[in-house]
Amino acid sequence: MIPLLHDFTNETVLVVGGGPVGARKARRFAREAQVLVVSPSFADREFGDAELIRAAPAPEDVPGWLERIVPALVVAATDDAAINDAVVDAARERGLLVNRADRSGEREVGSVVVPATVREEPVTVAVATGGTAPAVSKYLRAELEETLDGAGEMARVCAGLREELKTRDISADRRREIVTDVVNSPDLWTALRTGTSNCPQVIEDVLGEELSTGGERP
Ligand SMILES: C[C@@]1(CC(=O)O)c2cc3[nH]c(cc4nc(cc5[nH]c(cc(n2)[C@H]1CCC(=O)O)[C@@](C)(CC(=O)O)[C@@H]5CCC(=O)O)C(CC(=O)O)=C4CCC(=O)O)c(CCC(=O)O)c3CC(=O)O
Ligand SMILES: NC(=O)C1=CN([C@@H]2O[C@H](COP(=O)(O)OP(=O)(O)OC[C@H]3O[C@@H](n4cnc5c(N)ncnc54)[C@H](O)[C@@H]3O)[C@@H](O)[C@H]2O)C=CC1
Repeated sequence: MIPLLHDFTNETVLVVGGGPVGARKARRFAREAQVLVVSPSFADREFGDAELIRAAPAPEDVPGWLERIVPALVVAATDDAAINDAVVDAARERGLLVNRADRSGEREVGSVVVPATVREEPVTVAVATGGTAPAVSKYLRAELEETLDGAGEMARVCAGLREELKTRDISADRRREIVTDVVNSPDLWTALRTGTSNCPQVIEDVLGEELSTGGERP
């Protein structure tokens, strides 16, 4: 399986099944997509901004739901394997992405797995075990939360620095060297993590140094 990041802005995600798993998937996708959850009952959980539709489609009704809603992705999260089968088949037929929550191990060809995710905007790390051991994904996600501390700020530093350097008379090679040095500086990571420095300040410092040394490397 190949990990990809998919932008769901202005897209619809249909979640079939309103249990704790359906709620988790709804929350996840509602960060970005318009989410509809179809289920005869809903768990007492947070569903994000998702729209909840009370209905219990039979397997033969599922194609009609996909026809009307035209989602980019469908999540099969019911506790009824026959419904989940119907969701997978109908989505396949229409060429839609489909995530099946009640299967692990051997995956169907073309399936989509939802990874465990750590976010330090704009940095995202996703962990998956090829659909085999979600508890391991969850464990690693918790471990990675610490590692990623400061990564969002570092990404803003590097992006800002790159933009600034592009406006100056500096070669692309030198630009790359400067950004690489910045991202490899343990002191800078510590400063960003502890809040003793911040993005604008670092950019100012690096540019000041660059101008005063005229680009000479120490
Ligand atoms: C294949 C996959 C399909 C999919 O849903 O995309 C799938 C399937 C199944 N999960 C099951 C169980 C659990 N799932 C979790 C948690 C998460 N599950 C997620 C993803 C995935 N789960 C996909 C594979 C991802 C990968 O490749 O690693 C995470 C990462 C993302 C998310 O869902 O948001 C999220 C962690 C979020 C976080 O970081 O916190 C926990 C832990 C807990 O709940 O505490 C348990 C209990 C422990 C255990 O059993 O492992 C069962 C058995 C059900 C049963 O036996 O009844 C099945 C079905 C089966 O195995 O048949
Ligand atoms: N992917 C994951 O992380 C996990 C997956 N699972 C699997 O996912 C399934 C769902 O998990 P839970 O949410 O805990 O189950 P649950 O049994 O609490 O919820 C299932 C939901 O599906 C709804 N439903 C039943 N028939 C329906 C129909 N015809 N149309 C629409 N909705 C219907 C029910 O009303 C209920 O809201 C489980 O059967 C289990 O196999 C379980 C734990 C974690």
